[in-house]
Amino acid sequence: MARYELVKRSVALITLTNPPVNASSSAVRHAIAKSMKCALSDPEVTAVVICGENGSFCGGADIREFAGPLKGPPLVPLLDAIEAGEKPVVAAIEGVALGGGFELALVCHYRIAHSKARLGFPEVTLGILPAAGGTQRLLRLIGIPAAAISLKLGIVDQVTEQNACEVAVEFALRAVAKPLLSRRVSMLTTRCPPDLDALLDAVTMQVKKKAPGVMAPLACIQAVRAAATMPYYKGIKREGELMATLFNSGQAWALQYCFFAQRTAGKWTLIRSAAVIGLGTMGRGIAVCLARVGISVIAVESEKKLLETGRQMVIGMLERDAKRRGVSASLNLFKFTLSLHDLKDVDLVIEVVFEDMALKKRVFQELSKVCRPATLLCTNTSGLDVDALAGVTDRPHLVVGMHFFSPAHVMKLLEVVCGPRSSSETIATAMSLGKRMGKVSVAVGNCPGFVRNRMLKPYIDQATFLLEEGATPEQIDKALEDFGFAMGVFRMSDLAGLDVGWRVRKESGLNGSDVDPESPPRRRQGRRYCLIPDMVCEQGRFGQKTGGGWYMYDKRGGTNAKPDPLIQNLLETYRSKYGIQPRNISNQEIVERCLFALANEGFGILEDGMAARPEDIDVIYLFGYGFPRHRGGPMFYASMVGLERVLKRLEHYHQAHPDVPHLKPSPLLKTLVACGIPPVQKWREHIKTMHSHL
Ligand SMILES: CCCCCCCC/C=C\C=C\CC(=O)SCCNC(=O)CCNC(=O)[C@H](O)C(C)(C)COP(=O)(O)OP(=O)(O)OC[C@H]1O[C@@H](n2cnc3c(N)ncnc32)[C@H](O)[C@@H]1OP(=O)(O)O
Repeated sequence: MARYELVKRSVALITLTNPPVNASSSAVRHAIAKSMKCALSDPEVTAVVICGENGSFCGGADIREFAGPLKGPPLVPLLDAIEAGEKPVVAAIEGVALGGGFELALVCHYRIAHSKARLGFPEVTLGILPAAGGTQRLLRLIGIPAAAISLKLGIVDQVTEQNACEVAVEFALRAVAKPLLSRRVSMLTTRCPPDLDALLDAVTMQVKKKAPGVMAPLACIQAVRAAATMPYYKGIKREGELMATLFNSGQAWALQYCFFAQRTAGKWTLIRSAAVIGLGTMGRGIAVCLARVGISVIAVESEKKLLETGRQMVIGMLERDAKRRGVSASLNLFKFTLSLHDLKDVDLVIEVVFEDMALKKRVFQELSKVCRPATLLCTNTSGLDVDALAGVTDRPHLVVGMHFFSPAHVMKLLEVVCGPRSSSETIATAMSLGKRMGKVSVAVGNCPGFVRNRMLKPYIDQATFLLEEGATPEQIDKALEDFGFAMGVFRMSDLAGLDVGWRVRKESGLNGSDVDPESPPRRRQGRRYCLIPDMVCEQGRFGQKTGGGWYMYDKRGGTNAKPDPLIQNLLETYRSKYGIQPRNISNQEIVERCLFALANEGFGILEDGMAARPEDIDVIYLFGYGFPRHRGGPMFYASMVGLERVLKRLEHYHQAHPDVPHLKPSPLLKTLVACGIPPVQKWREHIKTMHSHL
């Protein structure tokens, strides 16, 4: 876990060895303590260098150990002892020095960093804070406020392009004769601005606005205040108290769960050339994603004018993207064409034509004829049957869905839709291409709406039913935003555009000329149906893009949502037409009905085998719908609320609304409650027996 050796006769070199990122597990801490004892007691040793194996100094505490009882030497006394030692200790930082790894570097008397090293405290993203003196030492080293690069701030003593460990050993030999007192960061006084209180109050306000309800950033501000106003020994005690509160909080569990869920979902592991058919908004975004990672792209359109518009838009996007990233635009990777025959040699095709099954089938039939037999054929459909498309090709095993979300070059989520005939290699290739493009790729089954959109339906339905019953869009949005969503359901729908759902509802016979004239009011296809979204669309209100939707906006494309008296009137007229007596609806009911209906559909999806594990669903919602990360995703949230309570509340709401099948508790939810409510990571064991499509 740490190698100890003597180099240059008098320098003790301690190398942390805990792949993949040399996290400070209990065994690593134990090995550091033992090695330091050796180095400090050996008269031959005049200085110590600490480095990490395989180009990584230390990725911080070993997060995998947080779930169990804390073992091994505690970090604070270990780090204090290194700083207090009488021999100079130099940190040789390559790769990352994060969290506890950065804290280890801060107790060293000198820090040598490679120019590409990354130093920082990402603990806040795990729901905790640096609690081994990190907040107290960093502030003493750089003062408040501080915002500049490490060398200017004085965090590191030398930046090098060479091997940081070799440079550090030479540095250590020169440091032997120098006094150590001023090198002990905990002994320094924090430099503070005169208006410290006002500054911290302003930062607190900003944090509360940006991350409402999230505890860790606020605790960090309190730790900063302690570093500024207290001596080190008191400051570190305060840091520890703050950590104790955070460490055992549901938010920390949720955020740590998200860290691993994100990596678990991405565990899928060659595409040099690709084609994108259709250069609308989605097609252009997908083409940019491919080119960004060095894949040559043939972009196809059906008409000269559309091709030229697409070409100009793609070039503009590429140039802006390259400028932002400080690289040159990869225009040479593109070829624009009107002919599918140009695709004969590509490795993979992504079809992004209009959402029309007949049109897509024609494209897939044509691709089958022109592309070489090994070319993967992918569709970006957001809901059509991937297997029906596979069925018209000569290679159904090479057909897979790659469902990007708009705007495709920005949104992180990619649903890889596995048809029943998609081969494992095809799925793995699509997953790995997603990862290469920087997407969080999740394999999902081939069912209407796949996972994200299938779950969104009951969530949105509940919101519109609540409108019928007496709530307003702003009240529902406020309740969901207080829960942690950046945008409530109606603001989000206005942003996405209301016309898409309207078209889907028409195509499914839920409104328009296909509706059975015998349907009772507010019922379609045997279940409750809210007509309000269709009425909003009938007025040409499609959301932000038309300057009005559930809210009004100052202009087309405006983002400043204001409550609209027109919507208020529409709701009142609707309720009186259908004899609905509006009632006061609590925020609790809003959150429960929307969120429990969402999670309930998630249980259904697991049961149907359309998602392999609850983590996948949570990751889809974290990256595809802005689910508040500190809540862990809809499935984890349900587990935190308690499955028994979720079940009871769903039963209660279903009893009150028997014509809403989405509120009927899913059999899997009942099974999990009946078998003792296992933790979310174990649900999969109870799903195994069911039929998986993945
Ligand atoms: C009652 C009061 C109790 C108080 C108790 C206090 C006890 C705790 C004491 C001290 C606490 C200190 C705080 C910390 O140090 S918390 C950890 C802070 N560090 C981080 O947050 C870093 C997290 N990791 C990353 O950001 C990235 O992984 C990075 C290191 C930048 C590498 O990124 P990348 O190259 O993209 O690779 P991956 O993210 O895919 O990671 C590769 C694999 O490494 C695993 N990993 C990464 N970091 C850790 C870690 N800190 N611990 C354990 N494992 C880690 C990651 O899971 C990947 O594994 P795999 O591929 O097998 O899934």
